[in-house]
Amino acid sequence: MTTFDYDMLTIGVGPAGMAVSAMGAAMGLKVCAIEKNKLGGECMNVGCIPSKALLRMAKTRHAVTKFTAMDIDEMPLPGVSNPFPRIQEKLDYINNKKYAVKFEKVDKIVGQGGASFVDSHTVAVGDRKITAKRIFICTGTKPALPLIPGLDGIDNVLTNENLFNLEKVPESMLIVGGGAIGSEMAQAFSRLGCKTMIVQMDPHLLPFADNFAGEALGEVFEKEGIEVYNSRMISEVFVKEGRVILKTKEGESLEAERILVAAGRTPTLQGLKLENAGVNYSPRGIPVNGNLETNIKHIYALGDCNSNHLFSHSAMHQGMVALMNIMRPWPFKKDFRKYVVPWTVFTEPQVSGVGMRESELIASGIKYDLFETKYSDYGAAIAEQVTTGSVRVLASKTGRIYGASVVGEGSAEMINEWGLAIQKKLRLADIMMLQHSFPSMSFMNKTIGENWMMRRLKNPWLKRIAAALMR
Ligand SMILES: Cc1cc2nc3c(=O)[nH]c(=O)nc-3n(C[C@H](O)[C@H](O)[C@H](O)COP(=O)(O)OP(=O)(O)OC[C@H]3O[C@@H](n4cnc5c(N)ncnc54)[C@H](O)[C@@H]3O)c2cc1C
Ligand SMILES: NC(=O)c1ccc[n+]([C@@H]2O[C@H](COP(=O)([O-])OP(=O)(O)OC[C@H]3O[C@@H](n4cnc5c(N)ncnc54)[C@H](O)[C@@H]3O)[C@@H](O)[C@H]2O)c1
Repeated sequence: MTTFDYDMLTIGVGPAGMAVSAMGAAMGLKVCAIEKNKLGGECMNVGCIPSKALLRMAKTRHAVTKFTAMDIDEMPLPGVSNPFPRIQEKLDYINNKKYAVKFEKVDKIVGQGGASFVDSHTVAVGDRKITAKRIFICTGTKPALPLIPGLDGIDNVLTNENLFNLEKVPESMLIVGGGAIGSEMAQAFSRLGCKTMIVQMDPHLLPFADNFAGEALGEVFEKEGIEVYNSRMISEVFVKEGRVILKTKEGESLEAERILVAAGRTPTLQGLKLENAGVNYSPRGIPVNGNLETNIKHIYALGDCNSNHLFSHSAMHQGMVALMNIMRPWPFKKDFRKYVVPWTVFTEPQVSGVGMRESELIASGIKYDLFETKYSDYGAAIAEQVTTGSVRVLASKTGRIYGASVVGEGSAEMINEWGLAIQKKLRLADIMMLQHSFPSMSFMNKTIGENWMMRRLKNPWLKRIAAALMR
């Protein structure tokens, strides 16, 4: 029998690599994890965590603008010093004090260069060669730089990779892209005193969300002074007298101190020498089956590098599903694509979604009813002065839930209930019959269930039966 150095080896230690190697080690397997940069990957070092830290700082400063409406004495907007060293301090603390402990049982090779395949069971890093029975590719993505004339001639273009190491908040910033990164960072920087302008080719912010959600966020941005240029073709960018100039085919000429590109992602596959292992790939990533196996059965591709859903929670979930499927006999294996993927963009208001969008239902010819409840109609939201947004659910007449979007305070928490409902095939009646703690924002989820019931009761037959029973 062939023997290997390790039971499993992970290339890349972001959320996918962390989940699969920590779980593998906890199960008693001998695990090696290779990371060319820092433990935690994009999410921890240049993604979710620093962006949320910055958003929280920005939200705290912005809260001052709401004082008078809350009958708290008016206060001038506080100045902003350099927020980035504190963010880096927190990241170091989490990496050294929290993650290092989590991975005690994993043999880690960090910061010694990128790993590459020698053959399908052997990986090289530095001058070492390591063999493993199973190999998990978890190499994530990097920012895609669109083919905009002049962009490659600008020296200090910002992306998420250098954004959280700035020496100061710029006075102004152009942002190419109105997706998740562009929107979150536009609001964070704007609230920290930077004039921000988003230019994107899509017709509304957050193009992956239901139209109404992106449009609602656009209205909030407009009120906060963030300029949004939708449906634009950028014709060129260049630097003149130290300022970045961006021109659009539609005729705008915009200028700022810095430019941030947040225009999608490209899988990180270069240097892996996938050919040596016979693993198929394309510029879109590494294709996988429902068990997250590549075309080479003992090599897996997890997280962003397979381009299925670019979220940390998906990456971690895929790590868990891949390991569980290895242990499960065939009839009990679970296809990772069957799990629903709730998501949230952490602007204020938060924008969240799960399941099918309205445009997808229309394209698939599925008949649906729309149920909506607005924050501005809910007493607790009015009292707490968080009246922007709504809960919208798309469901069949019988209450089968197809999709949900929540724009508003607390939507990141509220959306998980809809995710569970869709995954477990619950109906609106089930949501209605769950007592929701009051006055939580998720109480509005229950209101949607009640709206569905009220609409059902408009059916003349049901109305007559109900009336007869009540008399
Ligand atoms: C600004 C920003 C904000 C975000 N916010 C959120 C959010 O709020 N919520 C959310 O769910 N998602 C968010 N994301 C997305 C999230 O960061 C990714 O979905 C997640 O990090 C993907 O995890 P992963 O493990 O697949 O890859 P990554 O986190 O990208 O990790 C891959 C790792 O592999 C390493 N690597 C690559 N090649 C090699 C090699 N050859 N050898 C060794 N190591 C290698 C890399 O150095 C990296 O550390 C955000 C992303 C950005 C950019
Ligand atoms: N809160 C979260 O969950 C969160 C936060 C940030 C990032 N992410 C993940 O990171 C991924 C990447 O985010 P992103 O914001 O870079 O991409 P995105 O796919 O969300 O949005 C891309 C944006 O770039 C624009 N664009 C592309 N090419 C352009 C061009 N040539 N000119 C003008 N505009 C152009 C598009 O119109 C769109 O607005 C997302 O898929 C998301 O899953 C998640």
